[in-house]
Order: sequence, then C-alpha cells, then structure tokens
Amino acid sequence: MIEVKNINHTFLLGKKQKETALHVLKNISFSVEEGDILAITGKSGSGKSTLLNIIGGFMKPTEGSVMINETNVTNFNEGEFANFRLDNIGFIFQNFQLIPSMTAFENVELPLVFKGIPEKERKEWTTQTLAKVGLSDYHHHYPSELSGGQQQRVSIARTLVIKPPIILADEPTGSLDSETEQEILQLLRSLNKEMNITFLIITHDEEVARIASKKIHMLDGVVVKEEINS
Ligand SMILES: Nc1ncnc2c1ncn2[C@@H]1O[C@H](COP(=O)(O)OP(=O)(O)OP(=O)(O)O)[C@@H](O)[C@H]1O
Repeated sequence: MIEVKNINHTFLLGKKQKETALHVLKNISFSVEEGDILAITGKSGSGKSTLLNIIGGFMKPTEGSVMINETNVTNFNEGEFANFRLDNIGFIFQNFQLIPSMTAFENVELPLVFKGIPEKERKEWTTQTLAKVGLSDYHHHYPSELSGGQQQRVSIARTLVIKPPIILADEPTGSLDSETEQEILQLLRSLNKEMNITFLIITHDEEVARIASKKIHMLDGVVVKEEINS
C-alpha cells in the first residue's frame, strides 16, 4: 500500500547552494502493507526524519517516488498534498505539538474544523475520540495542565479524529518515561489492531521496535537491514 521506490535525496549547502552536496538518502526502496507497523531505526543523522518528511509530503525527494495506494504522491503540489494528508495521513511527534492556548477538546476538534465538518458531528467525533484514548475526563484541560503521556494521548486523538489509514510517528515516546511509554505503545498497538491503521514509526528505542511487524535499519542514508517480525 505504501511503496517507496529508489529515493535519493541531496541537500545543497553553502553559498548559492553550490558548495557542498550532502547525499542523505541513497537509493531507498521498501514497501509497507496495510495494517503493518514499520519501525525505522538508525542512529542520529542516518536520514530517518528526511525519509518520513518525504513520505508525508513535506519535502520532495531529489529522485524516486512514493506510491500510496497506487497514487504517485511525489507528483503532488503542496496544495494537493495538503488535501491528501487531511484524508489519509496522520502525524504524531515527539514533542506533541499541541496548541497551548486551546483545551484538549479544542486541539482534537481542530482538524475537523479544517475539514469543514459541521459542528454537531465535530463535537460527537471529538468526544468519541477522546474516550478512545482514555481522556474523557480531560476535555477542558489545557496542554500545560496535562502530563507528558496525557499530552501525547491528546496528540494521538487529534490525529485519529480524521480516521487516517496511515499514521507517521517521529519518536512518539521519545520524551516519555518508560511506564508511560508502555501505555502509549499499547494504545498504538490497539489502534493498529482495532482500526487497521498502518504505522510508520521512527525510533531509537528497542521497546518501540518490538511492537513492529517490520523493521528497517538505516545507516548513513542507506537501508542496511530489513526484518519482518514473526
Ligand atoms: N534542511 C536540511 N538542510 C541540510 N541538511 C539537512 C537538513 N535536514 C537534515 N539535514 C542533514 O541530513 C542528514 C540526515 O538528517 P535526518 O534528520 O534525516 O536524520 P535522522 O536519522 O532523523 O536523525 P535524528 O535521529 O537525529 O533525528 C543529517 O546529516 C542532517 O544534518
């Protein structure tokens, strides 16, 4: 369902962008099936975030393509990708990226406002989604009034509310203690099972890689190992 084909990416650095070419992704190809949890591991600087940014449409690769359900999304312009993302791809970040001046409820409701969903449905879906992540009692709390794990649950709910078939996560448990990490991993795994959401998760962490059905390991811009977890 997601096919990454021969991706190369080079950053041009320096004056007139000509001085140094940094070849950070080298001929990357792999595929992810619907319902997979793919863990992308590799040390800092190996190209993981660049790869996820390309799959999520925030960056165009220098070469190669990403096919999502047989659509070549690398051909999309910014506006087309933004529309595609609203229906198809959710994001979870290490630092949650919640809007501090909005309550948990308002943060989760926001993507539905962007999608133009009428208010009654918005309120219903937001309430249901907050219940799904175990935050029914926290509608009116601001991010600063929530623990790290609760903030990550709000950010997961904000992503889930649009019912995306795919979620891209960049170190989703990177700023959580190990107990909270386990709770969040359990939540991600149950969403994967119950809603058949496909996850691509960047991680340094073996605990996260353990819930994966497939792993790729990157080194200096190259996929050096690909494993299927039985
Ligand atoms: N916008 C940019 N301009 C120039 N170089 C960049 C840019 N973004 C990333 N890089 C370089 O590309 C390489 C890969 O970076 P990337 O962030 O993809 O690695 P990573 O594996 O995600 O690292 P980390 O685990 O630290 O987040 C690094 O050498 C980085 O310095």
